[in-house]
Amino acid sequence: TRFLLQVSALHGSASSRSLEATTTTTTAAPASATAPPAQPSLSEELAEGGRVKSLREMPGPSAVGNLVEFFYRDGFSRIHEIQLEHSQKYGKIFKSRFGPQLVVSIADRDLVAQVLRAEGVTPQRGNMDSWKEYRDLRGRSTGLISAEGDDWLSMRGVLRQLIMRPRDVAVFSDDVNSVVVDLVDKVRRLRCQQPDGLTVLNINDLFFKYAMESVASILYEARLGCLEDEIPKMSQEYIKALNLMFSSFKTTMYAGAIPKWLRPIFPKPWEEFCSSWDGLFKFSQIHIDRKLAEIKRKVEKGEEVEGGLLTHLLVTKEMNVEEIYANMTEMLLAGVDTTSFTLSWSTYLLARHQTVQQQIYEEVTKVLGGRVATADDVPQLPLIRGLVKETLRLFPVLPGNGRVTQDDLILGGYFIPKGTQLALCHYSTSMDEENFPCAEDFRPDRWLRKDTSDRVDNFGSIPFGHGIRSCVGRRIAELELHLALIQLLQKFHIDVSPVTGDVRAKTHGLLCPAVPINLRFVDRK
Ligand code: HEM
Repeated sequence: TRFLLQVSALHGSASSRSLEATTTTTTAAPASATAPPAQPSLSEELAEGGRVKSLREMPGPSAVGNLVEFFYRDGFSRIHEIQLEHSQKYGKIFKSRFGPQLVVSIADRDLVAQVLRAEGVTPQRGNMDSWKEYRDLRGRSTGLISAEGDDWLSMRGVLRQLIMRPRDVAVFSDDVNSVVVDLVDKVRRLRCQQPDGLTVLNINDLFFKYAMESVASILYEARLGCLEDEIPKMSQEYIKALNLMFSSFKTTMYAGAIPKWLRPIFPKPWEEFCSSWDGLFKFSQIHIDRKLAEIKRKVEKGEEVEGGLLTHLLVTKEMNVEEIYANMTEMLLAGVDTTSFTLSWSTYLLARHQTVQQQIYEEVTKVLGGRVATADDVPQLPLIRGLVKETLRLFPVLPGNGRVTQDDLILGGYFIPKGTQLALCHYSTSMDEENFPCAEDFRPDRWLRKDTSDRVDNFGSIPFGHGIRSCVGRRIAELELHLALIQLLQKFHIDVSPVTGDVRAKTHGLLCPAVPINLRFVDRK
């Protein structure tokens, strides 16, 4: 989700919560966690004689300190660490200034819960002006990520019905599994190229191709050829546009370094931003138009039209074609790096923790033998689910998220006026010992439920967000992750290559490996 470089703020109501409660709050909490206590209301807080403090009284780093941290000491690649440092220094709620923008950071599970539980009907993450500007310039629609208000609500309503429950996406098991077969083949071909015949260099490069291929097989109902030795030209061009987007984001959007009035003097970042969006939209449009033409041909011949997500959207016309272009473009953008980084971290963690790998392998073998799994098998594999949850706790691809408050509220004793940008510090809460004892340790079994009474809402680790504006692709991502990890474990014993040391995380929009991860894939007997 290179898109999330921009993400930073939010807000929300009870009606919206109930709308998606069944699909978005199903993250199992670790057995050791406790439910966040109900938050006091404004009147309760005042009745208790507690004085509500103003934003002016809130601690936080100085504007100059932030400038030095981010621009001089390259804080952009250490956002997760700065989050931790600042929360340790200033407390669980603190303010920061980035130029004219004031941001209130929340690094406390219960306060995060308070914010997300109070969301209205159309929560807002942050300022998406540049995304909207591009779309207005080219006469394009917004998609779920860039849309706000009623436009967002109606598109979300459509997609929510189609892909937000595990059973909705279970039908894609065969499509995803056929991509996993190609992934396994590719591992075998790549390792042959190394002197030891076992090592795959820079594993994320491979998982990027897997993630793109598998999400596209769902979104476009088409194969792109990313796992072939010769990637088709059109897919290569898409990857180029994605990379351009990634590199130009840092200057244009995230850093906010190029305000609009400076564009005539420094035109390149904005031009690159537009040209990468042109590339991304073009790619989606080609695939969607192709499908549309196929449907029309079938209808003309009087044949039955069958298909998946895209066919459904095109046939039912619940969204117009421009909205379909925009949503497919934004979902593909959101669905590639997120999934590939998570797979890189999962396999790296398995390679570093052989006992855990053995434990999960035994579970897979016991339940499946050598059989290929489908989505229906996943509930019987709690350690595979725990592996993904624990990976995303230790390495939340989105270490922080944002909301713009849509009402005045009291948070942690401070008065937060409507329209304030909040930063939800998910990395800090994931690493908080109070939420996760021995937080540094990799323990997928902490997610096993001992019995149903252990099942509590937990806001300490919410890698897909929570509530009505949470990740719409969560179930698709989980399907791709679970099915790939199961087959990789069935086929290979995964080990760290001697040329890979301790890999740390850095932020480059998302939380990603700071150096290439090289792993050895040894055939299981
Ligand atoms: C490991 C994989 C993924 C992670 C960790 C992840 C995480 C997130 C997070 C944290 C958000 C923001 C939620 C919020 O503001 O509360 C988000 C939004 C979103 N994600 Fe994902 N995501 C992943 C994969 C995907 C995939 C595969 C797709 C598409 C198929 C996708 C599509 C989206 C979209 C469209 C949004 C915006 C939703 C809206 O504003 O209504 N994501 N994701």
